[in-house]
Parts: sequence; structure tokens; C-alpha cells
Amino acid sequence: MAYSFWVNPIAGNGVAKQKWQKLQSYLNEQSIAYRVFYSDGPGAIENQLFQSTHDQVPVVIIGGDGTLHEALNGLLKNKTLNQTRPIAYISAGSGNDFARSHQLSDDPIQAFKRINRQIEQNNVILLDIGKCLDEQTSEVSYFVNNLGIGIDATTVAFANQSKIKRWLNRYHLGGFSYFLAIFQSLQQQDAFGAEVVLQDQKESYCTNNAFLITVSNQPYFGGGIKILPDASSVDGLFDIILVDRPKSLGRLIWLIGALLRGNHYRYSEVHHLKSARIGLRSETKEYSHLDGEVIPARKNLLYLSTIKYPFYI
Ligand SMILES: Nc1ncnc2c1ncn2[C@@H]1O[C@H](COP(=O)(O)OP(=O)(O)OP(=O)(O)O)[C@@H](O)[C@H]1O
Repeated sequence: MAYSFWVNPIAGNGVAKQKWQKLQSYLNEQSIAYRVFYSDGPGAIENQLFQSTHDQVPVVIIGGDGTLHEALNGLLKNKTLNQTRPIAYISAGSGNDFARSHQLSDDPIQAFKRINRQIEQNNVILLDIGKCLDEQTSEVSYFVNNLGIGIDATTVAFANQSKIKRWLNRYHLGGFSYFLAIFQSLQQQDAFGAEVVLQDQKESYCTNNAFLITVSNQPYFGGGIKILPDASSVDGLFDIILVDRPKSLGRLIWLIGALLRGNHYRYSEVHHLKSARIGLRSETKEYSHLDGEVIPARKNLLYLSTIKYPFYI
């Protein structure tokens, strides 16, 4: 079997390209057969996998969470595949929340050796992923880490729009654009009306003061922030956090401190829920994101459910 590698060369500000070069030398030395596809722009890996016809061969992704997100969506939306094609993953992004939650090796050769063993032993792991149905457009998309509405999505949207981001990226300072965008989004993100319906429990949670809603398959978001400490990617459940807009800047800073210390659940603004199926509604136009990929501001009316997907990690 020839391995099928899918590389996003710009992930991790070029780290993915370096990791691939290191792994490629190893594969050549060991005479291991492979094919490689280099992503030449946003959506390229998703489109290519959407049209792929090789049912069996696992897809080995080298990139960050966004690249993994593209691969998952390309494969799951591909209706010509007769069976689910497993994803193997070598982390090479900036945030790497998926890799962090599964404690994956940072070294591409070690990561490949592990994947190789798992494939040989047919040791596939079924992980929870999120399926998101937009009830207004009937469009379906999938997320491997999390879906968010509110301040986190607004921050990523502002960072992406920022004129200086490209310039900062050139000097490997792209992360600084998020830091700047936080100040802009804190000024602009109003509290919004929202409803979270827990379909299994037949309960719902309503607020007119939402600031952040994150639905997650694993503990981390935003590049290492442990927002949902006890979330598990094998329990078949989403962990959901809903944070009300704090009353003052002081309270907001206090809450951020609690989040970084990991004891934020105890505060009155923070609501933690679990369910396998969720209805999610925002009354006003709000930015949202799936695995950090931003969706323009809109009124959200979403139906989310967990499904299982096979991985070699
Ligand atoms: N050739 C390319 N040029 C520019 N952008 C690309 C290219 N190929 C893919 N992309 C886009 O690059 C974006 C970033 O990729 P990815 O999220 O994997 O890396 P990252 O942001 O460094 O890592 P993380 O998501 O873990 O923080 C994705 O949105 C993807 O669509």
C-alpha cells in the first residue's frame, strides 16, 4: 500500500512544510512508497477529497486543525465513497488543539511510526465528531474539535480581516494579530439572545446575555485554552459552555483568570452542559466558527449531533 499524504505547506506558518520535508527524507531512506498532495489554497484538500475515489487507503494529513477540518468535510461530503475512509494525522499547525487533546507526538517521524503500527494492527480509533445542520440552508458540515458562536468567532473574524495580519505572518508573528483582534472584538461583541436545546434531556437553556457559546468534542479551544476540562472525544456527548457577558471589564478579566486556572465552572456567568444532540439558536447576527474556520455573521439556527469517525493517531 502506498501512503497517501496531504500537506498544507502554510500550516503553522510553514512548520508543516518543514515537517513534511523531514518525513519525506525518512520515507525515501526506508524505501516506503507514498503519494503526496500539496494544498495550493484554502479548500484545496477538501475539494480534492470530496472528489476522491480511493475507498480504502487512509488519508495522512499534515497540517493544523483547519487542515484536519477540511479533510473531514471533504471525505464525509463525498457520496461516491462506499465506506468511511480513515484519517491519520500528523500535527503541524499553530494551535494544534486536536493534537494536544490526544497527546500526539510533535516529531513527524515518531508520529508516522505510530500511525504505521496502528494501520498494520488495524487499530483504528473511533472518535466523536460534530455534525452541524444549518436549518436555514439545509447545509451540513462537520467539526473535529469545536463549534463556537460569539466572542471567539468574532476575534478570529477580525484577525482574518486585519490588514496587518499578512505582514505579521511574514515575520512569523501571526499570533499577535489575534492579540490585537481581541481588543477590537471585546469592544464590538454585544451580548446576544440565544437558546440551547438539549434534545436528549428535553431541556432548554435561554439567555438574552450570551457572550460565548462553545460546543466541543474535546477540552481545548483557541490553541491550548482548556475551556471544557472534562470533555471526552469518545463518550458520544458534546460538552457545551455558555458564558454570559460579564457586567464589567474587571469581572471579565477575573473570569479569564479563572479560565486560565481551570476553575471557571464555579462562576455564575458560566454554564456547563452535556448532550449528544443540541439545537442552537442566536437571535441576532453573530459570527460563528467550526474548528477555527469562520462563518460570516448570521442569525444561527443549527442542529448539532455527534457521530463517530475512524482515525489512526
Ligand atoms: N496553499 C495554501 N495557501 C494559503 N492557505 C492555505 C493553503 N492551503 C490551505 N490553506 C488554508 O490554511 C488555513 C490554515 O491551516 P491550518 O488551520 O491547518 O493551520 P494553522 O492555522 O497554522 O493551525 P491551527 O488550525 O492548528 O491553529 C486553512 O484555513 C486552509 O484552508
